[in-house]
Amino acid sequence: MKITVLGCGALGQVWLAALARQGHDVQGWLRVPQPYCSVNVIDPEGNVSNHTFIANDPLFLAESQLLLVTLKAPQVSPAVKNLQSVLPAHAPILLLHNGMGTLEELKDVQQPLLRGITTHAAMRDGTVIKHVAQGITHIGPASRESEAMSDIADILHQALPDVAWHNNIASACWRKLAVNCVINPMTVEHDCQNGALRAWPEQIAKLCEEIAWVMEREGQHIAVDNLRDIIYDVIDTTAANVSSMLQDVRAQRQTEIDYITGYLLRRARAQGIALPENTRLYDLIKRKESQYEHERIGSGLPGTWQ
Ligand SMILES: NC(=O)C1=CN([C@@H]2O[C@H](COP(=O)(O)OP(=O)(O)OC[C@H]3O[C@@H](n4cnc5c(N)ncnc54)[C@H](OP(=O)(O)O)[C@@H]3O)[C@@H](O)[C@H]2O)C=CC1
Ligand SMILES: CC(C)(CO)C(=O)C(=O)O
Repeated sequence: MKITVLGCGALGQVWLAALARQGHDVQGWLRVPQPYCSVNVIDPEGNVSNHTFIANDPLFLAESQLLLVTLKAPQVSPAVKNLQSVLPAHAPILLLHNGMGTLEELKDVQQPLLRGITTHAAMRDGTVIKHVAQGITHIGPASRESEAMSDIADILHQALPDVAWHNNIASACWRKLAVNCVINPMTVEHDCQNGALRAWPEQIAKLCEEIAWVMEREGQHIAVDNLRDIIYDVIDTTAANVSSMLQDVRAQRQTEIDYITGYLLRRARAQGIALPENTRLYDLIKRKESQYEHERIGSGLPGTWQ
C-alpha cells in the first residue's frame, strides 16, 4: 500500500519503520521543505531501524492510499488542509493524536476521515526515537464515508500490533481525553512524573466529577468511580512517565491543552455548565505558555508556534 505519514516525530517514525518493514511503500511529510527523512528507531527489544525515506513528494502524495497523520493536535488541521487538494479524494486520512476538536476543524475535508488513539510510547532522545513501550492503537470511522473501512485496521495491525477497530471510536476518544485532562495538566502543576499524582486524591476526584458531568451530557455516560479507577490505572501503568504536556512545558513548546482541557471546557460551555477545577488548570497552562512565548519574543527569537 502507498502511505504518506504526515509528521515524522516520535510516533511518525515508529509508524514509518513498521510500515516499511511490512513492505508498504512509504514517504514522510515534513514541516521543512526537504526531499528525504531519516528514520532512526530503537524498538522496545533494542533492535535498531535506520532508514532514509523520500519526503514531501507531491506525486507520491497524489497516489497515496492512506494519509497517516502523526502530528500534535494544534498542527493537524492547518497541515491536513494544506495537503487535501493533492491527496486522492477516496484516500482515507487517519488522525492519530491526543485531544479532540480536530474533526470539527476538518469537517469540510472531502476525504474519508478516521480517528485513532494509541497507548504506544515513543520519545525522542537526541537523533534517535526510542519506542519504549508497545501499546494498542484504537481506530474507527469519523465520517460516514469511512464506516466500511475496517480493513485498514487489519493492514495496520500487521505492521504495528495491536490495532483494534471500533465502530464507536468517540467513546474511546472521550475516555482518553478524560485521562489526559487529569494527568497532563496536573503533572505540570505539580512538576512530577505521572506516578506521583497519587498524592493529590481530592484534586483527582474533583476533576473526575467535572469530566463525568460533561461526558454524561455528550452521551458518553461513565460513573465517576469508574472514571477514577481508569485514571488511577493509567497513573500506575505510566508511573515513570513524564507526561507529554510536562515535556512540552519543560521544552517551552506549545502544549496540546486547547485540544484536551480546552475541548472539554468548550463542550461544557455549550451545555451551560461550569468546571472550576478544569478551568483553573487550563488557565495555569495557558499562563505558562504565554510566559515563555513572551520571553522568547523578548529575547528576539521567533515568537510563533507553527
Ligand atoms: N509519542 C508518544 O509516545 C505518543 C504520542 N501521542 C500523541 O501523538 C501525537 C504525536 O506525538 P509525537 O509523535 O510524540 O509528537 P512529535 O512532536 O514527536 O512529532 C510531531 C512531528 O510533527 C512535525 N510537524 C510539526 N508541524 C508540521 C507540519 N506542518 N507538517 C509536517 N510535520 C510537522 C514536528 O516537527 P518539528 O519538531 O520540526 O516541528 C514533529 O517532528 C500527539 O498528539 C501526541 O500527544 C499519543 C500517545 C503516545
Ligand atoms: C497517558 C499519558 C498521560 C501518558 O503519559 C499521555 O497520553 C501523555 O503523556 O500525553
